[in-house]
Amino acid sequence: MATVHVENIKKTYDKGSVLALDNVSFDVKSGELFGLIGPDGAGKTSLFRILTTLLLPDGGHAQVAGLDVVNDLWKIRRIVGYMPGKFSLYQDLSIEENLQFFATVFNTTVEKNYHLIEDIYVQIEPFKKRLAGKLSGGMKQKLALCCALIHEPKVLFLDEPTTGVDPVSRKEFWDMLDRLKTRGITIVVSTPYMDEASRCDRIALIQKGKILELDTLTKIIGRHTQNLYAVNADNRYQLMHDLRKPAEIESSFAFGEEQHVTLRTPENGKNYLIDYLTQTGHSDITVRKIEPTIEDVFIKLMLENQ
Ligand SMILES: Nc1ncnc2c1ncn2[C@@H]1O[C@H](COP(=O)(O)OP(=O)(O)OP(=O)(O)O)[C@@H](O)[C@H]1O
Repeated sequence: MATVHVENIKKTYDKGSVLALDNVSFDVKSGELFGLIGPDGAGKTSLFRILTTLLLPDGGHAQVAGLDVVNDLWKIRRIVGYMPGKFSLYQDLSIEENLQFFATVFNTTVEKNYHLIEDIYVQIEPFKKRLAGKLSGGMKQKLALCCALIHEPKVLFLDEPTTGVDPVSRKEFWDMLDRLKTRGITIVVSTPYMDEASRCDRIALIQKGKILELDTLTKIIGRHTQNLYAVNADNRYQLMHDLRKPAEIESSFAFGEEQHVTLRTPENGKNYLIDYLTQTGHSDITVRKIEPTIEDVFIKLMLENQ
C-alpha cells in the first residue's frame, strides 16, 4: 500500500477564482524519497498543507499511512513531520528551546528521540543558546529539520527546505535526507531547484496545480528526447531575437550563458543553425548538439501545457 495516496485533489482560493490544485493524483511508496518539483505558485504548499491536515481540499481524497487527511486529522498529526517553507521556528526562542518546545507539543522528550536527530543536531549544538532568529539560513534549516523529526514521524513533509540556502548547505541537507531514508522514513520534499531532482527516487513535475510528469528522473528525461542544441554567438540579444523567427525552431530559451534551441526536424540541425545564423549576420557562432536536462524537459512540458 502507498504511504501517501493522493486522488483527484482539488483546491481553490478566493471563492473558486484561484485554482491552486487541479485534480492532482499520485502515490508515494513506503520509504521513498519523493520530490515535488515546480516553480513558485505551482501548488506545492497547498498540497503539503492538505496532506498535513492544515488545509481542507475542495474535492478528492488523500491518505497518509492509510489515514484520511480530513477524517483522521489528529492521528495524522502524530505520525507526520512537517517542515513548512516559512515561519516554522520561534525566532525569539533559542535552538534548544525550539527543540524542547516541539518535543513537548508531541508529548515526548529530546532525550528519548535524540538518536534520530543526533547527526544533524551535533552541527548546531555549539550554538544551542543562540536565538533561532539569529541563525544563518543553513542552521535554521537544520534546526527546523530536527524539530520536524523529534517525535519520530513515519512520514516527513519538507516544503522547499533548501530555498535561500547556500549550495554547500543544500548538498549537506540532501545528504541528511539520504541518511534519514535509511531509517525507513518516507520523505516528500518540494523544491523549485531542478538540479535537486537527481537526489529523489521519483519526482513529480508540477505547474499551475497540475502534475505534468511523474517518474524517475532518468525515465522522464528518456520520454522527452529532443532535437536540442546549445547555441551562442557574439550578440546575445540579437541571437535570442533571431532564434524566435524560423518555423523550423520549436523553442528557444536562455539557459545560463547559452540559448537552448529545439528544432522540429532532426536532420542536419547543426548545419541548419550555423547557416541560418550566418545568413542573419551573426559571428562567433557555436552550436552543440546536447542531451536534455530535467530543466529542458520541464520547459518543454510547460510550453506544451500553456
Ligand atoms: N491563501 C491564499 N489565498 C489566495 N490564493 C492563494 C492562497 N494560497 C495560495 N494561493 C495561490 O494558489 C496558487 C498555489 O500556491 P501555493 O502556495 O500552493 O504554491 P507553491 O508552489 O507552494 O508556491 P510558493 O512557493 O510561491 O508558495 C498560487 O497561485 C497562489 O497565489
